Amino acid sequence: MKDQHLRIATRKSPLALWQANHVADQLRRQHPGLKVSLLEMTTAGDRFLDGPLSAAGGKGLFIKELEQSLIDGRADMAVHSMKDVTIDLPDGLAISVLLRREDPRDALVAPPGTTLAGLPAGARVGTSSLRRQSQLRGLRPDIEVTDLRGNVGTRLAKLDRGEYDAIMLAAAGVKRLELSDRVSEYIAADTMLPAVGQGVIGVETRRNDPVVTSLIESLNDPGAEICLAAERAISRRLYGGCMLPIAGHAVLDADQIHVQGLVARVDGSEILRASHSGPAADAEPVGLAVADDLLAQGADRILAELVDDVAR
Ligand SMILES: NCc1[nH]cc(CCC(=O)O)c1CC(=O)O
Repeated sequence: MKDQHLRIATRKSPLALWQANHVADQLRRQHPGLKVSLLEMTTAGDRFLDGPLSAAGGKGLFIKELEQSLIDGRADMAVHSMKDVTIDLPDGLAISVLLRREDPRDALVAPPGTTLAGLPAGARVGTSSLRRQSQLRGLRPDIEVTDLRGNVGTRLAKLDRGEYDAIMLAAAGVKRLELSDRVSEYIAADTMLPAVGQGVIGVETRRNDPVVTSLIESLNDPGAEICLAAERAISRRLYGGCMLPIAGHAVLDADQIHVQGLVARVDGSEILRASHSGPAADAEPVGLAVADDLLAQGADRILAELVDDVAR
């Protein structure tokens, strides 16, 4: 381990830095003497922080530059929120490690005592995620759901300035940044189905780099790996990332996996749901069954309309 140096590519947002440092700390603990440093980068997603993210176009907005640094050899691994990771990766790269999942739920961030059910009609709720927007509108057609971009700190500042009555954030990010005291309600996953990969940190590496792979493989969580195989199978079949109103969530119960999926119209007027269970060893086929069920209900029509809207 002597004189070995691992470089971790990361975005500069406080949440991204927390995640990269979390991986770095675990690596240093497991490999005393190993030198680990961060390569902090700006991605296209960080540069388009105004305006709706869906208009910035393209998938992988938050990861492409990090991946390029792996391809160029400027970094040895890139740490991502799996929610932001595309299904197809550049040739030669792989997600080689998934960390144990943090809370996968969405959280309502608002003054204490505020609940989704208790918000008054007309309340303004901010979120830029089409997945959250569509489900919110389905649950509460009488509230006003509006766009909200920026990193977690920026979004909280907009709430505090009174631009919104409540905002929605991933519980995982809020907890990692020790902001749980801002959460007024954790929304059950059955009520607001989380994004594929939400709450899971993934480490991307070069496939032909056995030294790096062997240094990090002990961080892998087999449970997260099984759940993400099922969830990402849904995205793969529906061609959707976290930019589309698609949700997918898997939970393990002993040797069984339960997988739920959802595709919705952004206005909440139509919400398709599917759920299937099976042996954990069949995680991927169970996820595909969920996607096929959604397609049979018309998911492709909803998603095609949306892609037309964005292109227009
Ligand atoms: N799209 C941004 C993003 N990507 C991952 C997380 C949260 C952390 C996670 O899901 O692991 C967030 C912020 C949010 O949705 O509030």
